[in-house]
Amino acid sequence: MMLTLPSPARPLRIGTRGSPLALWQAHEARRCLMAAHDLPEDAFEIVVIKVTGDDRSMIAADRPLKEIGNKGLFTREIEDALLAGGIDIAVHSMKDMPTEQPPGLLLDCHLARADMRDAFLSPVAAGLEDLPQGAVVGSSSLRRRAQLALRRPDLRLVEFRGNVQTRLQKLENGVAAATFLAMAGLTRLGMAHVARSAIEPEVMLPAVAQGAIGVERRSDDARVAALLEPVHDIPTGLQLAAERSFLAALDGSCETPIAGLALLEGGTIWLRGEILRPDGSEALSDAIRGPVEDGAAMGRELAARLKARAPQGFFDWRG
Ligand SMILES: NCc1[nH]cc(CCC(=O)O)c1CC(=O)O
Repeated sequence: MMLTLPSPARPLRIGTRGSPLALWQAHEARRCLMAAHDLPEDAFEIVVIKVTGDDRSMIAADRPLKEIGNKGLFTREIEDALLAGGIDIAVHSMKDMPTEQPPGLLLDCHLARADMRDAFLSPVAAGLEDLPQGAVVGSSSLRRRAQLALRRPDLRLVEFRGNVQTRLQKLENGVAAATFLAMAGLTRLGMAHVARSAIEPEVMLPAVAQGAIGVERRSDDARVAALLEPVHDIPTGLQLAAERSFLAALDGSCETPIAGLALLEGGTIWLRGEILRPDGSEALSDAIRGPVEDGAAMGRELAARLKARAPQGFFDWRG
């Protein structure tokens, strides 16, 4: 098939949210596509789509996100624009993406994954282990809150949201002694230096797909499929297949206390998973190794093993 490339006269429209991180990621997808097809910048148009989750007037800043919307809060409007043909592709943080896409859409193109670790931010401590007894920690991530409560039951957790600047200001003002963000997001915003340290997966297993960017398209758009093919990073795709199948088998999302990380070791995938009670009173974790092409089956198997060990009521956080 002859591939009709986008041009300044007929640019490929890239849909994204308007946050600084989302915009950076949309520009990164454009850079990858420009390089892969030797195209100028104006062969692509970045289309900012305002989504419900971005509208501060609709969301009280102190309300946990998990109470506000269901899965896909930040992505549904972008997917609607993609389905309606207003944009040609949509760029997302894979961590925020539901494990299943709406009929008619595919999310099988992944840019090379960045640092998947969580970052530790604090004016008073160099790492989690240095935090004084009883310190206040800010986070709105159910996973991070549960992992912290499990490891440091003495800490006091408070809701913490907003952009990086808002959070740093809160730390500065003493609202909390520490908070956590994804290393990938900080690095992309040129702010890796505000992290006091990166937390190793052995200490806090990251969210499924953390640090990975996905490019979504219409399933029937063969031209866009061909355009995206050279920018897909195969190792990232293999990691995400394992991690997202683990999350899907647990009926999880980015708003559930579940962590998972797949690493490639030669021809093998090493998949680790953790599920927690939201209050951190209990956690179950396990790991599995298998051939790289078996990621999806391994994710399901790891989920089944953890489910089999889970006591009655362990999954009560599932609404
Ligand atoms: N849910 C918010 C979100 N979605 C993706 C990232 C960071 C970038 C990434 O993980 O790819 C973040 C912020 C954070 O957790 O610090």
